[in-house]
Amino acid sequence: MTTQLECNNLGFAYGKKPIIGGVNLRFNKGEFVGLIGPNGAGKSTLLNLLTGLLKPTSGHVNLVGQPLKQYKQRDIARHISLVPQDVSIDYAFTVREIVAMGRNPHLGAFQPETQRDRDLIDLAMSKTDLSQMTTRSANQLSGGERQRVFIARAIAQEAPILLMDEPTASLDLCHQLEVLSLVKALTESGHLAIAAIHDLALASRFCDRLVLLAEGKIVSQGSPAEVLTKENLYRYFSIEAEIEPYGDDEQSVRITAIRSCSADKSSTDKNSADKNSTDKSVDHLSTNLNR
Ligand SMILES: Nc1ncnc2c1ncn2[C@@H]1O[C@H](COP(=O)(O)OP(=O)(O)OP(=O)(O)O)[C@@H](O)[C@H]1O
Repeated sequence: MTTQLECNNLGFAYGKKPIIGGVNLRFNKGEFVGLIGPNGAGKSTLLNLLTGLLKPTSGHVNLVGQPLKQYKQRDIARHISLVPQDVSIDYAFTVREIVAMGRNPHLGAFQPETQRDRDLIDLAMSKTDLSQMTTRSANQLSGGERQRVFIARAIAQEAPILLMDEPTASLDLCHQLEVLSLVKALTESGHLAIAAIHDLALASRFCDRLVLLAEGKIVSQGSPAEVLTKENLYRYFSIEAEIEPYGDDEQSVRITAIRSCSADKSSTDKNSADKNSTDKSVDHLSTNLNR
């Protein structure tokens, strides 16, 4: 297995607020890895650290064996393409113009597109079902259509590592399946894909490995069946769920959410907070009695 991206003892804080702590991960060629975890767990922050958009406050990231901080931004873009969570567009670029930006890391300043660039742009648009809207202004598209434009840009970029932050969040079911099948096919041809993903059913179906983050730490990782256990779903996602094996490989699971347990958990937390404060009062009392 060839490691393409790794992080060692990675930590990050916004000001004094720690967000990511002590994260050690290796990502290999040909893998499709899902980053899962509740809101605010640190998934986007981790993706931004892996692309060099954020600088770690401790530890480091290696890209194909070299520290990421030694790369120029343009060289990183030849290795890594990012589909961001926010796909809003301020300027009225056409769909084709945005997809063509994927070729920028490969072109010199003012160098015109070659026939190969044009073919790659056309192919990326056709794979993402955008061929009928190449001249449309991207800021007039729906959220899901815009998300596909950014996925097409990443494909045109031809980088061997694809990082995606919620790539299917605004897509209808048909396009969710199409986009994830496309990413899966890319990994089968040797790409590494890492996606932050909220939909656990899709993560289970498409990813080879899941990394579960909570409060900026890895709390579980392995095959979908190893990570998506009833206990983890209760503890980290506050849901009671039924889990059944899915598919032939016994690595995927089907999840049926039964109910939200956040109310139970907050009353458990409150009880333990009450118990703590009772314990503290008892400690306080016994300390006073022992004086
Ligand atoms: N610019 C910022 N300044 C301060 N805190 C931030 C900033 N951006 C994010 N955070 C905090 O960092 C934590 C992790 O955020 P992050 O966006 O990485 O989580 P996430 O797992 O991607 O969440 P979600 O699933 O909701 O997208 C959160 O507590 C968030 O409030």
